[in-house]
This record gives sequence, C-alpha cells and structure tokens, in this order.
Amino acid sequence: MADLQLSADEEMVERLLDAAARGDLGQVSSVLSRAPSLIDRTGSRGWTALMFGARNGHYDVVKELLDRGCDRFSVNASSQTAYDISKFWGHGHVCRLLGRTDAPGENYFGRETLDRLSARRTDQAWLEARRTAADTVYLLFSKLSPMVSTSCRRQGGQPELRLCRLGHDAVKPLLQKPSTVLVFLGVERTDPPSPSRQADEAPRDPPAWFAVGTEEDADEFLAGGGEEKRLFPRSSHRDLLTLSEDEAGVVAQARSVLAWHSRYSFCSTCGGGTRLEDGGYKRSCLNAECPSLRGVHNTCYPRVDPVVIMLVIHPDGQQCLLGRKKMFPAGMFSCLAGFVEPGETLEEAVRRETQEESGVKVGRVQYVSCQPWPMPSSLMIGCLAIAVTTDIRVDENEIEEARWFSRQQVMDSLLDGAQRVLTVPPRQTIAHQLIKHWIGMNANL
Ligand SMILES: NC(=O)C1=CN([C@@H]2O[C@H](COP(=O)(O)OP(=O)(O)OC[C@H]3O[C@@H](n4cnc5c(N)ncnc54)[C@H](O)[C@@H]3O)[C@@H](O)[C@H]2O)C=CC1
Ligand SMILES: [Mg+2]
Ligand SMILES: [Mg+2]
Ligand SMILES: [Mg+2]
Ligand SMILES: [Zn+2]
Repeated sequence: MADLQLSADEEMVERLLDAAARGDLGQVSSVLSRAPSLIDRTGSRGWTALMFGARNGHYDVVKELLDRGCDRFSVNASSQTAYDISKFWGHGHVCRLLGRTDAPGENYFGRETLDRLSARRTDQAWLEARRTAADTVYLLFSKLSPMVSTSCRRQGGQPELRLCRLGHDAVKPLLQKPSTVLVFLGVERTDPPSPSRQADEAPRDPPAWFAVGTEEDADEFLAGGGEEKRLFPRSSHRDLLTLSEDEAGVVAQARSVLAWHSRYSFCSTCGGGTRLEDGGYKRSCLNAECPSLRGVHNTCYPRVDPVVIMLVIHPDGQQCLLGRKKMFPAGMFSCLAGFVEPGETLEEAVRRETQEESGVKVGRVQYVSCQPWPMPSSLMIGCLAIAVTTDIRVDENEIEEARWFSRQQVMDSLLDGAQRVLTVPPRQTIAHQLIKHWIGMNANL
C-alpha cells in the first residue's frame, strides 16, 4: 500500500515537473490544488518545478509557483537556483520576478526599502510633524534587539520573525525619557503619483519611520500584541537572520546607528557630554571650547567599519580556500575575512589578511558585492582573489584550520541530502553568496 502511495506521488511529481517545463499553467495549478505538498519536490539532478518554469521562461508558471509559496532558494545538482538558471538562459522577465529577493549583487541586510531623505535630518519642524503623524512607524529596540512578533510560520521552516510597527502613542512615554535615543530612518518609497490625481491635491509625505532605542528591558511593550507573541530576541546574531529581506535592511540601518549611540555617549575628543542632532545621525559636543565643534570631524558621525571578505581561488581554478574559527559549529568552513586598516586599499587588505590567516599569497583581486553587517557596524566587502601560492600555514590565534576544497566538495555542501565534507555558512551571509558566485561562474547545466 505504501509503495503504491509512493509511486502515485512520484507520478504526480513527474506530471508537475513536465507541466512546468512545458508552461502548462492549468496542469500546474490542478496538480498543486490536489497535492500542495509536492510544490518543492525534485526530479533528476535536483530540478524543481520552479527551475523548469524558469529554464523555459514561463512567466505565468513561475508566478503561480511563487504565489503558492514555493522555495525560491533551493538549488539543483549544479548548485543553481531558479534565478541562476533563468539568468543563464536570458529570460529577463522571469529574472525580475525571481530577483525580488535574490537580485544580482543584493545581499541580506542590503535592501533599502526606505528613502533616507538625509536632507530632512536638519529640518526640525518637518521632523517634529512626522514624529506625531498618524501613519508614522516606530521600531523599538531594547539593548539593540528589535521588538519582533512570531505570529506566522514560514512554510516548513523555522518561525519567521516580523518587526513590530508601533504608533506614536505607544512609544510616547518612552520618548520622554532622556536616555531614549530616537533615529529618523527615512520615509517609505512610493510609486510615482498616479495620473488620476487632481492637480490641486497637495502631494502627501509618505509614512516616516523612526527607530527608538532604550537600554532598559522594555518588557512592558511585550504585553500588547494580542494573538501574536512579542519578544526582543536575545541571541540577536542568529535571530536577525530570520527576518524578511525587506525588514533586514531597515534593521541593519537602525541597529548600527543605535549601537553607535550606545557606545559613544561622550565626546571622544574632550570627554564632554554630547547632544543628539541631525535626526540621530550626529552627536555634537556640549563643551563650547571643544575642537570637534570646529571643522568636520568623523568622531561626530556614526561609524562604519570596512571588512574585506574573500573567496581565495587556487591557481588551478578548481579549488577554493576556506577556514574555520574555533567558535564555528563543527564542520563549518567559511571565507577568510578581516578589517581594513587605515591607509590601506581593499586589494592590499585582501592580500594581507589572507597571508596573515592562511600563509597563502594572493595576486589578482576582484570585487563582487558587499553587505552591511550590523554586528555592530561592519560593511563586508566581498571579493574573489586568485592565489599565487598554495602552501597553508594558519594563524592559530584566529583560525583553527584552513583547507583547499574542490569545486565538487563545495557544491555538495550546498545541496540537501548530499554527502558533505564541510558545511558552509547560511545563505544570509555574504560568505555563502561568494561561494555560490564562484560555483555559478562555471554554469554546468
Ligand atoms: N557576513 C559574513 O559572511 C561574515 C562576517 N564577518 C564579520 O567580519 C568581521 C571581521 O572579521 P575578522 O576575521 O574577525 O577580522 P580580523 O581578521 O581583522 O580579526 C579581528 C581582530 O581584529 C581586531 N580589529 C581591528 N579592527 C577592528 C574593528 N574595527 N573592530 C573590531 N575588531 C577590530 C580585533 O583584535 C579583532 O579581534 C567579524 O566581526 C565578523 O562579524 C566575518 C566573516 C563572515
Ligand atoms: Mg579574520
Ligand atoms: Mg585577521
Ligand atoms: Mg585584522
Ligand atoms: Zn568635546
């Protein structure tokens, strides 16, 4: 009976994959209406219905599968997502559909959903009006953790965290405390005004977003969520990686600025007290004699720490260098990385950090993409680097082990169910994306 059931399932999967490949929307919908759980099932070489639809440029089929909640990130036996496949075959319209959460060069924490309107940061009257407006959104952070709710579950996965959006009334008492920090994040990006709008209608400002930061527990806010469970995640590194791409971007912005406020309360030039200015983007010294008040000083502005992160490629082109820190989970290897030092180019930082950490010398360096990493304020600058030597000698203070891994070993690590000699960091990290970028450079469909 079980065998019969299994083969009936398999037959349905075959029908689904075949319909997706042919662009038969009716058949795809009919199979999934009867058996929704088959949506991410794979056929030969790990291809899903989404990949078949993407391979042949079937826009309607791809849209239907996405609307029904398929996994757009799953990879086939060549480690390609449906997006990689549609890009390879030149189906731009399907790429755009799939690219919404996996656009080329866009990394987790990198999406800008707000227009920062930096020119408005010094406009006190405008800021004051936006602070109290009915549609203004406040994000609350306690000890740098954003308040989130866990009301919905991602299909088959871990609970998805969503940011809690509060109104002015809810945060008003907190805003009156002198230790609370308020940062203007920007306004929602809007579509161009519709042609039907009357000429005499005044254009409305889109909703403004603010971040409110407190070093207190703020647990009193957790009660007001009704059905949904509200919390401030305490293991912020892991939990921040479960936000949606849209929310991750705004959290990266808010958390880095709030982290700067929480560590830089005093003037670093004279030790005096400081005052918040520019919508939370500046701290000015209260001591009228302080040199930091004359000229431009980077001590007054939120910091960003550039970090190079590199996938080092073996001179034979078929292996890459990955390392592991002692703190990594067992079996996990990642790209080497390190802070850029003053007066150093990105290329030199890649060469120096690679040699310090692994003993390998690097020649050519090529920039790929970057990622804001708000723990607390790094900007990860992702590069491919071509090795000119291959002997490994690790810096044991930082790295436990570094090894050359073959392309096949790395591909297996990206595949569900494959035999693995290593695991790579999760897809939200630029390390993962650099590794996938290298695998994708030799498309083997
Ligand atoms: N998103 C991703 O895929 C990855 C992100 N990272 C992030 O990159 C950062 C840097 O990587 P590491 O290998 O640790 O750098 P690293 O190789 O330069 O070594 C870190 C050491 O550098 C010193 N240091 C110099 N400037 C610093 C600064 N501005 N802030 C803090 N420490 C500084 C400290 O002594 C620190 O222990 C890490 O904090 C990590 O969070 C690292 C790997 C992957
Ligand atoms: Mg390092
Ligand atoms: Mg280092
Ligand atoms: Mg370093
Ligand atoms: Zn000062």
